[in-house]
Amino acid sequence: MNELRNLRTGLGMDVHAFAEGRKLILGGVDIPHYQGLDGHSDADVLAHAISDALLGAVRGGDIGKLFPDTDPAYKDADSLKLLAEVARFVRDQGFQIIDVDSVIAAQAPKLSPYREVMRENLAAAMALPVENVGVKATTTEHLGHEGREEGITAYATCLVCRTG
Ligand SMILES: Nc1ccn([C@@H]2O[C@H](COP(=O)(O)O)[C@@H](O)[C@H]2O)c(=O)n1
Ligand SMILES: C[C@@]1(CO)OP(=O)(O)OP(=O)(O)OC[C@H]1O
Repeated sequence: MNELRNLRTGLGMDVHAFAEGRKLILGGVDIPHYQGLDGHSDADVLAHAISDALLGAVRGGDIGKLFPDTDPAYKDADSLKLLAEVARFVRDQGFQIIDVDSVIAAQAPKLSPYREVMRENLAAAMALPVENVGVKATTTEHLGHEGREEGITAYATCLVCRTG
């Protein structure tokens, strides 16, 4: 029972709007598309959702607390590097990251060709085996802001265990 008490789950979600002239970076992959996501950073909505899941699990606030979007240091920031910092923070708080799963809601482009490289990038950023990182994609059947191709939403969950 005591060991189970050391387990914590985390939930994260993030939304970024599409904008012309921006890159579409998801899970650290630069995906060819006619529009990209707007943001202060590189707007990697998947890396942000996973970062928030991890921070939630250790009650560490959220990504905006660690990396304020008013700080010029994070202008066009590589969100995989921010995720690596979050993973280090989680470990410094005395937790082991066990597993991460995620889903990207995007009407377009087709993301499944990029799934494995996204998993590899994210796993490397968190120093996790790739089998402990899940990435899925879904359309929203043309409903909502994702369905109108106005933006992309990402959701993530994680499981961590207190080690210290
Ligand atoms: N942007 C996306 C959305 C979906 N996929 C893949 O297509 C499958 C079917 O999507 P539905 O929304 O119709 O359920 C989904 O399971 C993904 O494998 C994708 O690659 N990119
Ligand atoms: C990572 C940050 C850094 O400015 O990136 P943004 O592109 O502003 O993305 P958002 O998910 O709106 O907020 C998180 C910010 O901390």
